Amino acid sequence: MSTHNNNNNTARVTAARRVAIFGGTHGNEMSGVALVNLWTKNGAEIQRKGVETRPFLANPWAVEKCVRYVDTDLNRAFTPENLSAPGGDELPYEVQRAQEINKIFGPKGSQEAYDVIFDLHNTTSNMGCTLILESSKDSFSLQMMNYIKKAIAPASCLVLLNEHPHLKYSTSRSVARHPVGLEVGPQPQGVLRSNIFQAMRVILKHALDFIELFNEGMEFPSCTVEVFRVLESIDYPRDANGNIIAMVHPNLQDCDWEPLNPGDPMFQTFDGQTVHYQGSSTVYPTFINEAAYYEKQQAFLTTRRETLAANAISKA
Ligand SMILES: CC(=O)N[C@@H](CC(=O)O)C(=O)O
Ligand SMILES: [Zn+2]
Repeated sequence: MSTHNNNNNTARVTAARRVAIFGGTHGNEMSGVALVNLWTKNGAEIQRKGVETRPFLANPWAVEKCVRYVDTDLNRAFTPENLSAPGGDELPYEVQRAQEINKIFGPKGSQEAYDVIFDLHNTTSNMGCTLILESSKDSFSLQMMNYIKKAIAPASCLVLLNEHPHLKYSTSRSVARHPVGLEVGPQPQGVLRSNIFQAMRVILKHALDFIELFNEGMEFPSCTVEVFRVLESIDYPRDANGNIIAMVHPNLQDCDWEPLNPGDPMFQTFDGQTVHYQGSSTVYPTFINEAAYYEKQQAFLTTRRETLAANAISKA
């Protein structure tokens, strides 16, 4: 007879004693900037027993100018090449900043790195609350996300998994042992909306509660988590000069996470023609019409719905 002893599958995970909350990785995404400024003045709300939680403004010059970045996108800058590049003051501002962040919270990939970095972002897309996971093997983050989803129900919080071989990028949070992105929208760049600010604040509360419980020895049994796995980046239709010739179709606009089927309307050209989705199966689009992605040649991302199994975890 095969016995199913869950204890054999329990992952032993070290306590999360050092936690950082990054706002302003992008200087025009205002909820994270406002929350980090608030918590820097008074950290009572983010303190938990047995945890040191550090609020941190990741890109202060971009925040000051209220732009996404000054020289280059900080949330793409944490590559091994950048982190070891000589050049000091000559380097692009965000590369210098990535090196500083890596010194304070890393080094990336080492045992001395921070346990968790929450990286707070806003999107102009109608994505609601979205947690961004960087590895399907990260049981600790998966368990945290499962806890958050249950804690905020019936409100919803979806999980975007990006471990795509080409579309994954080197984020600020990737310095930590457990990187957790939090993307909340819709909110225009440079604007604060109270509902979006509040939604982000509530997610952080539950995330920190989870860490406290875990550190105190609570065991979390194996579970499953629904995630949306990044599949493909879809660009706007363009002319020979690279100029956009169509917009997101009204049927798709604001319909993040809703199924997009082969043949469904996707873009509308300026002269009123419809461009249809040509994929071979149903996908779940997200980051639809995100303002910051025009420069990245991305109108939206497609994802596939998956159910991931998370190991039981307990404190090592
Ligand atoms: C709109 C935006 O900035 N989104 C983030 C997503 C992430 O943090 O992974 C980015 O592109 O860096
Ligand atoms: Zn961002």
